[in-house]
Amino acid sequence: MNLQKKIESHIRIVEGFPKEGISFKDFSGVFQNAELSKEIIETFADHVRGEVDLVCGIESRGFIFGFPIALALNVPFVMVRKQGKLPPPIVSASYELEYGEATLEIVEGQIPAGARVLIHDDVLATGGTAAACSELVKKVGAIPASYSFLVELDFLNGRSKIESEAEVFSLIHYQS
Ligand SMILES: O=P(O)(O)OC[C@H]1O[C@H](OP(=O)(O)OP(=O)(O)O)[C@H](O)[C@@H]1O
Ligand SMILES: Nc1ncnc2[nH]cnc12
Repeated sequence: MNLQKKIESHIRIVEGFPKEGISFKDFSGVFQNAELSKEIIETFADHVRGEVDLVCGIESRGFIFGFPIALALNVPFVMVRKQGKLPPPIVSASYELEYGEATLEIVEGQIPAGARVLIHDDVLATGGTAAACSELVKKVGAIPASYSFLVELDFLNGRSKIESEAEVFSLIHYQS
């Protein structure tokens, strides 16, 4: 079985969660399989090896693979957190979700100017979260060099918000 098929076999689709009209892709089953999780981390890391200086992982599910990808690449990891979780001084950007609205923050000084950054998250949906993270990276003078996601919801066209500036790599795609 190829990697995509193995991942898909660990994803549970729950219609109507967390609210009507949302088709929720629950990939928590992936973490139950250590071998599969390691293969995913290596695949993400191999894809950008030598091309990024730092990994940003977006709270909270973007931390799960984001930090091990950074370790596999031997580069620093930066937590991109929801509003109010990080003490000042911080840098922030606001955005809209598939189901809500929020603000992302990083600790000032953790992303050096000029750094080539991998922005990693679990899901690319409308692209608002990834675009806000890209704003943060640019605000501090760094470069959004690449994006990676476990799951991309193609029908929400989030890719169009970010792909003009860097490559977008997603392991699994859904059409609905
Ligand atoms: O492309 P977008 O429409 O912006 O949506 C994608 C974001 O939505 C989810 O975050 P959520 O706020 O549910 O956070 P969680 O990771 O803490 O569950 C997901 O983890 C992505 O970060
Ligand atoms: N449809 C979805 N399934 C799982 N996680 C998500 N994050 C944003 N949209 C999602």
